[in-house]
Amino acid sequence: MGAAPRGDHPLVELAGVSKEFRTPPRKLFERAQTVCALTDVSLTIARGESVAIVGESGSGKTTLVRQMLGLSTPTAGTVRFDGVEVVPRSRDLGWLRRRTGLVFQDPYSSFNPRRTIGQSVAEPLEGSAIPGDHGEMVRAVLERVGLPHDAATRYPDAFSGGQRQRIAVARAIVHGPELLVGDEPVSALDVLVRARVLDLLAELRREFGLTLVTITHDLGIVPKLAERTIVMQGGRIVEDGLTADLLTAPKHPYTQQLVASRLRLPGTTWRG
Ligand SMILES: Nc1ncnc2c1ncn2[C@@H]1O[C@H](COP(=O)(O)OP(=O)(O)OP(=O)(O)O)[C@@H](O)[C@H]1O
Repeated sequence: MGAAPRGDHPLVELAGVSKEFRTPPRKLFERAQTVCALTDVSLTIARGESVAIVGESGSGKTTLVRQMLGLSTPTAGTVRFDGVEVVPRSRDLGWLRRRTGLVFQDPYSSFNPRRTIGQSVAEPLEGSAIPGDHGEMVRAVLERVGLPHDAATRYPDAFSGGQRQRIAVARAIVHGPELLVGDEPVSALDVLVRARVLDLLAELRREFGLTLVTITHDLGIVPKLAERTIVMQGGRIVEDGLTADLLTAPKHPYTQQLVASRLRLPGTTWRG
């Protein structure tokens, strides 16, 4: 399928990755500013793992996953997917698109209101020129994520927020990726719907051997979501470990603070 070997490599590998953004001056005598969104980040993610990425707003979570998906060029360091270097500007990344999928936060802005659900979900199949009966593949994946049988012919406004996130998941997996990345995929949903979408992700992971990387600001869902958690602060990874250990005995002061602030909220437990 892709240009990459499949073998003993970690599925995702970042080595010394930094990412700076230069923002132009907004006023006449103001200087251009440099924002260090990521500083010297190294990590590996094994095939089949589920990893949560947590940290305050602006800590670099989205920038980190954008590097993994080849959507942004690092200022320094290297990104590899299954052993093959990801070079966003210099190489065709079609192979990486076929092997990855992404679910965004907002179930309302994710879909073109003028395209049927079937058309939207088929986009990755068309984009990656995947052979086969796309209509049949779309119907099968919509059924798998629990949508009614006629969903493909309807438009996004016929569906609730939870149903739209199921559709977003369907679109992210229809082409059979190995890595599924979620950028706050359940944070716009109410608690019960959130739990069902998390269950769906766990089922899909088991069924298809997916590797999951999920950004969340909600520590309460992390135990249900991922056995490993990465904590980011100011563009750096400050803690990376088993979720159970990290939540019960956080080592870094920032993680301790996150865990303590979660525990202070009434009615919350780590069982989520
Ligand atoms: N395209 C860009 N141009 C300039 N600065 C950027 C750009 N993208 C991100 N940044 C800056 O990089 C830093 C990290 O941003 P990033 O979106 O990765 O954080 P985040 O942890 O995902 O935040 P949030 O939880 O709010 O989504 C922030 O200071 C942000 O303002």
